[in-house]
Amino acid sequence: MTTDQPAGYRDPSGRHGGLTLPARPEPIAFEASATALIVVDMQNAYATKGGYLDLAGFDVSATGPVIERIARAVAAARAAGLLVIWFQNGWDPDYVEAGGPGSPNWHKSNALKTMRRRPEMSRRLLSKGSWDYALVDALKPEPGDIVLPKPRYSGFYNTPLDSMLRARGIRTLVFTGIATNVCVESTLRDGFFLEYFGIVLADATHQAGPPSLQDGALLNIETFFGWVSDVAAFEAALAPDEARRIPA
Ligand SMILES: NC(=O)N/C=C\C(=O)O
Repeated sequence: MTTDQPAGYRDPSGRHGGLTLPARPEPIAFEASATALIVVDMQNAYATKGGYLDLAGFDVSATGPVIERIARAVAAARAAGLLVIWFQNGWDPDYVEAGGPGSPNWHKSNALKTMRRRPEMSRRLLSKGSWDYALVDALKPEPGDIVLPKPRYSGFYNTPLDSMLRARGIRTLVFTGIATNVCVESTLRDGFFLEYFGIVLADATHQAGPPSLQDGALLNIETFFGWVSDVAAFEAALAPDEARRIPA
């Protein structure tokens, strides 16, 4: 369900835009030209059997439908002229960018821990240029999209994301990708502190860990940091006027 508003419309809560996306905890207005679709870390590491998460013991068996729904969200975004930004998480093959024992990342990253446990995996997990680091075959950036490497969970940390968004007048970030409870939530939270409106398309995301982490992350986001919607609602909100018109 979609509602058109006059151009430049600001709803009473100050949210921006002439399009309305049904969402929890309430519908959110957005402007296509001021919105970016963010695809978080859809790399073999996170979405393919044999990748880092799988090797570290996380269940990636349900990522196939998530990939398909991300492809739909990307197609809808491109058709409506939204900026599409792809993140790739990882480091140089010597893991200098990962930080050494002086970094909490060295202690908490399950990829680094897996490689310390299994030295034969070294230089293979999340290292730039590796199969693990590559985006899954089914999702391909196109000219006009932005592809950004990131060295930590948040896409705002040590990347040019904020300046790229500000330069383009982007105010609303629509999130898809893996993992909901780690890099998606971290990036959405940092965006919140920088005054971006964050929306998660829940069925185009997947958690790292048990399903309770997906539920917890989404509930946390809708309660404190942003809005939660889905791909069908996003497609409908962006559909051209004729497609939205109900036949008489
Ligand atoms: N992309 C992510 O959410 N990553 C989660 C865990 C990790 O990178 O170790």
